[in-house]
Amino acid sequence: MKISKVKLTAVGVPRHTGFVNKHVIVQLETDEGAVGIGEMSDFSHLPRYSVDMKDLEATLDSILIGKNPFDTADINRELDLNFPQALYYYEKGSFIRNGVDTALYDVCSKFLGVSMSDLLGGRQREKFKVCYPIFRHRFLDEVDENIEIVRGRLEQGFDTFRLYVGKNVDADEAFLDRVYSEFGGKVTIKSLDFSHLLDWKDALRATKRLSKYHFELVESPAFWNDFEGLNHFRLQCEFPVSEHVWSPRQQYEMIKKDSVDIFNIAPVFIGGLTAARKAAYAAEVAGKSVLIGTTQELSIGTSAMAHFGSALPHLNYTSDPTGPELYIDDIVTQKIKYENGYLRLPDRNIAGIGVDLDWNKIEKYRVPDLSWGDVSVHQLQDRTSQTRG
Ligand SMILES: O=C(O)C(=O)C[C@@H](O)[C@H](O)C(=O)O
Ligand SMILES: [Mg+2]
Ligand SMILES: [Mg+2]
Repeated sequence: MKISKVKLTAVGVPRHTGFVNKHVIVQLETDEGAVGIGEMSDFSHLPRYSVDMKDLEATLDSILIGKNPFDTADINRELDLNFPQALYYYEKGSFIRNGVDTALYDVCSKFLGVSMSDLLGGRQREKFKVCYPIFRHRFLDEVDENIEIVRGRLEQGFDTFRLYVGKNVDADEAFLDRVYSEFGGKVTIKSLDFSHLLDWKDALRATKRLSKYHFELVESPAFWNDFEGLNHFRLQCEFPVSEHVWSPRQQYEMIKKDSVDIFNIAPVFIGGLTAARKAAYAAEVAGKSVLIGTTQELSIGTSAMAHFGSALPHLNYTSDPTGPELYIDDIVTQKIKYENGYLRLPDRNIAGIGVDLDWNKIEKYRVPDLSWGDVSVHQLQDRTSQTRG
């Protein structure tokens, strides 16, 4: 089988917060007629440059046309040369590699007539626990609306949440106080996520202040790539520490400096399922746990993570993929399913990734390019359309 054409389609899908995220749908056509789909998820992250879609499609055509999609190792090597690893969380080259790599696994598993998970180590589980994100408070009066989100999501079966913290610790504290006084043991706070906003000492002070409330772990409590800072925090904090993995070199440094207890692995940030599996193996060798992170993908990207997570032996903490619940709509005929706060894998009898494109929805949300419009840094950091200064 050989790849015959790469097709890219950009879509802009709003979240319930009003923030519009731009994603790129990948189609890999082959000479056998099978078509693989993937998702270059959420380009709407800093830094504010954008990728030219026509140029990207031509570049991927030149790399991929004529290649056998089963040659995932060789294709990933070529993609790395063209969209190199970077010591940066939101490196757009990683999103690009991820969309293509996912489509490789989809077209190969479709060609073989098996579920994608069969090419990713099989299934240890048909579902895994996820948590719903509560985005960062900047003002005390945002607590009410976030408590309302918890109330509504709890009714839908999501009983676990993660809280972005660090901009207004008074509001963080007020929110946690309200959660435990109103919902008691019915709600679990999985993590405080500092998103690399504070240095490790400030994050430690805030964590100690908030530790009178129960939570399970702390994420990103140091500046970008501050491997020593993460280790200092970790040795002085009673809670497990997680950090996103955005490159093999970064993960190597975190292993060498014993920076974390948990690697947060999302294919979008490490550049694909192939790279994510390597990161998961490295974590296993280092005796660390993993959880599956997210950039808040649509159903294609989320389904790929469900297949990826189904085989991991050390998936010891609640994971994060809830994108299809955050967007007002999706671009597939049947959204990936959640059940009582668990992300469910597609039926194993379905070949491939397990979701299909809905071209009516794609046309509805199609955008001509990945240009930015007039979003502010605050909106980009806290994923909201709020314009309060
Ligand atoms: O755990 C995180 O950090 C995130 O989820 C980052 C978010 O910004 C995510 O990428 C999003 O778009 O909500
Ligand atoms: Mg995080
Ligand atoms: Mg994102």
